[in-house]
Amino acid sequence: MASVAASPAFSLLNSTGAIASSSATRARASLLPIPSARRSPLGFSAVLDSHRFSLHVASKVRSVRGRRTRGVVSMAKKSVGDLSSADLKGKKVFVRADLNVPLDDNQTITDDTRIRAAIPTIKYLIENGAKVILSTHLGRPKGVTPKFSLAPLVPRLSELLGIEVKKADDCIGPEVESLVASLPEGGVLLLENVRFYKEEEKNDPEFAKKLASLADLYVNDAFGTAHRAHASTEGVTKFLKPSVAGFLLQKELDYLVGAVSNPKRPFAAIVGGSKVSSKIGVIESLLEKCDILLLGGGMIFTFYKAQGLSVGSSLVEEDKLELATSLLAKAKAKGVSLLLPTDVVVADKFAPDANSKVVPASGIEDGWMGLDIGPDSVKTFNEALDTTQTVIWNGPMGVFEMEKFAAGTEAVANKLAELSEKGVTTIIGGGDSVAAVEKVGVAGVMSHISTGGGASLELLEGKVLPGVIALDEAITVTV
Ligand SMILES: Nc1ncnc2c1ncn2[C@@H]1O[C@H](COP(=O)(O)OP(=O)(O)O)[C@@H](O)[C@H]1O
Ligand SMILES: O=C(OP(=O)(O)O)[C@H](O)COP(=O)(O)O
Repeated sequence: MASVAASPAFSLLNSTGAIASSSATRARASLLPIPSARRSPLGFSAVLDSHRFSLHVASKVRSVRGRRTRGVVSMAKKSVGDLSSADLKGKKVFVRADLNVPLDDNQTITDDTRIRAAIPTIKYLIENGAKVILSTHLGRPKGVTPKFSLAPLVPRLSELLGIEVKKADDCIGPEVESLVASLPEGGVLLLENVRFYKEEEKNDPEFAKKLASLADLYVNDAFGTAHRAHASTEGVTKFLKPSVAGFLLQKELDYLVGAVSNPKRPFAAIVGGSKVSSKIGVIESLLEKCDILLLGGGMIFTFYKAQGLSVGSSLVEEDKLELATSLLAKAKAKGVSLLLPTDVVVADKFAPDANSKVVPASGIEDGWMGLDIGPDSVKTFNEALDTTQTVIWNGPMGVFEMEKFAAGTEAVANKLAELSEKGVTTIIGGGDSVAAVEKVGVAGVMSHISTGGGASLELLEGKVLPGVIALDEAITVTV
């Protein structure tokens, strides 16, 4: 089997479309790999997903090969790992990261995960002699707001990179231009909060052009903001070539698109959270891919009610009862084993000091509300999870913020940690599930923990992320 790269920058996929897994190749590996092979009208098997377009792939491949091609074809996004020292040395590189970290009242960073996650891309660039112009947003400021200044990030960035990071007081304009002009090879300049300009969120082309004018090429590593079509995530790509993905963005896509679309089976999805309405897209999308679907959280009461059970004063979305019934039917039709909790922890009020007890799913009395899954459900879920090779989890099993109702969520976190240590691929899909695994202290053992809540949800729903789609493509043909 020969591999033909259609552009100098190429991605490595095996014949099933899965990413090659050695560490050396992973650094250069495909961003948008993986899903099931489909037969294209042009007579070859194209690896496609929602980020790709079959005919577009086909025509490019045909023009490259100059003849009809058989085999696996994939189009992926170009990666920063595809850029060599020759491409980077002395070049000004605009890096959009998501350094939107939580700060306390003293402007101290309370969780530096997103800063640490951005380091590999920045290090790669500085080690290859690039001049890094680093950009991010922080919070949702309306205009220039001192409490959203990026100044508190500078010491931590400098410490993690082992160099003194400079900071500009603006993100465009003459002062920034002169700081960029004096930036040495291997230096890093942090621009001020890009959302201090309303033009950022409006994706204003003139603003994007000004940002782009600072640099020679663009790297997007801001996974957490990749679902936003903003000037620094999308608009800027129209003015800077190449525009490539950073290592974090690549890893997020490897897991949330790659491993989910072409999982080691059996593949289980665990979906929880408050409302079924906010998870419809995820459930529908995962039903197409998974073998086992475990449901928990506040959404289960809509399913219970749809099946004729009493739910007391539990959270129910009356207008989603039919939807719940249709999702159950869809799972059955697809042969997906959908498990609803068989028992729940109920409380007499929504409060940490509520009276609580465990009841069967069919035993919720008036005046009581379900706030967690019960011990029998945990046992059944654990038995189902023991059969799996890949697990993705999005959304807590109960109101885990209150100790009395945290057991179900913590049990799932512990089970996934145990499975991960046995070699099962475990993916934590952003949002509150990340907070839960961190609370339990098992974050370090999971295969992947997403750094983006909204972005991971959109990816799991099968949506295209504007910050990803805008990046340059690399094509690989395996014949
Ligand atoms: N049974 C329940 N009743 C009410 N709220 C619940 C219940 N189970 C979980 N929740 C709440 O759901 C919230 C998380 O929901 P959601 O935002 O949809 O999930 P995620 O942030 O993981 O995407 C948590 O704050 C949790 O307290
Ligand atoms: O924190 C973020 O998203 P998340 O809360 O969905 O993980 C990102 O930095 C995006 O921020 P935004 O939702 O203000 O665009």
